[in-house]
Amino acid sequence: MIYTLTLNPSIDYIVALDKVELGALNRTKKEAKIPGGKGINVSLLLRSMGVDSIATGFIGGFTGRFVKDALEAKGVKTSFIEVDGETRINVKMKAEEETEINGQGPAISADDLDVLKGKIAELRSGDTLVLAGSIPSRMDKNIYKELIRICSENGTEVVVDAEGDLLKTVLPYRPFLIKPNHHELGQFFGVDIHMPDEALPFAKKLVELGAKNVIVSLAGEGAVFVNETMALSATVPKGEVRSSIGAGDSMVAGFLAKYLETGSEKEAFRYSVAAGSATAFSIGLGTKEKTEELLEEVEVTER
Ligand SMILES: Nc1ncnc2c1ncn2[C@@H]1O[C@H](COP(=O)(O)OP(=O)(O)OP(=O)(O)O)[C@@H](O)[C@H]1O
Ligand SMILES: O=P(O)(O)OC[C@@]1(O)O[C@H](CO)[C@@H](O)[C@@H]1O
Repeated sequence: MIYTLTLNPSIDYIVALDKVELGALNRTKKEAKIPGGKGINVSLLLRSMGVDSIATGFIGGFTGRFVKDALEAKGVKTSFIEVDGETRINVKMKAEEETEINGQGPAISADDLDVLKGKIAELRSGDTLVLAGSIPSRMDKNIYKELIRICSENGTEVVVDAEGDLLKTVLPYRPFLIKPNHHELGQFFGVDIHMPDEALPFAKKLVELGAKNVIVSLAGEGAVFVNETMALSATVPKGEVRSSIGAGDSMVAGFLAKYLETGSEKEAFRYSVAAGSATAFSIGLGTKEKTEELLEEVEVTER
């Protein structure tokens, strides 16, 4: 079974406006409230691709109930830990530019964390845990490392989609997949990366440091994939980017869904890029249908 962990879920409150005027009353043209958080997005996308997963993490209050109910209504199984306080609301403003204001989320007690560690300790060989999203500011920064250590003991594969410092701590535990974007890869190595050719040597270094499979996304410039036996680059489909929120999560879900089906990293990488663009070209998350429409436009080359 695939488990997705979102330490700090959200309601994503998406508002569309022609223009945002700071210091004035702005009114929305369109709005939507959807369950959010990176692991949760991976679960939603996996479901749309016909793959079951269990979404876990911490939820609280009426906002937390909304997240749980909305996921279950879409057929995603959940196993959340209920905490005091309320799940955050993240505001996503789409005007001339995309602006995001992410909340802090509730405090998580040491007892809540122990419950989470207990759940992760029950996973087994054959299970996959997706660790995605930031660690809440008030939480121990070593939590991912601790969870991945537990997984390495029980034989669970781990996928990590997290920023620089977090990545550093998990690489020695040989994660199955990591997916930094080019900014995160650049920050990790202290360099500027703009194009796939510049990303390839650094993606290879991440494999040397322990990652089994690495995808680096470079937004509209393409993506690269590296593991111990192959290096690939991909073009991305052309289209109008309507909202890139969740595009990275879609790549993780797309890779896992296709890899489970075919066992081919190359096919999985291609599908992953199409899934990322399907979301980038949609308001909200993309769908399986949109992903498959775009698949033909993704050209994968061996490097
Ligand atoms: N301009 C674009 N044209 C086509 N596809 C795009 C574009 N921008 C993003 N995408 C798709 O989304 C994927 C992920 O984009 P990006 O590199 O911005 O990842 P990310 O920063 O992890 O995303 P996010 O944090 O917004 O979820 C790309 O690999 C591509 O498939
Ligand atoms: O604050 P974090 O955990 O870094 O990111 C959370 C978030 O911005 O990421 C998702 C898109 O990837 C959204 O659904 C959600 O609001």
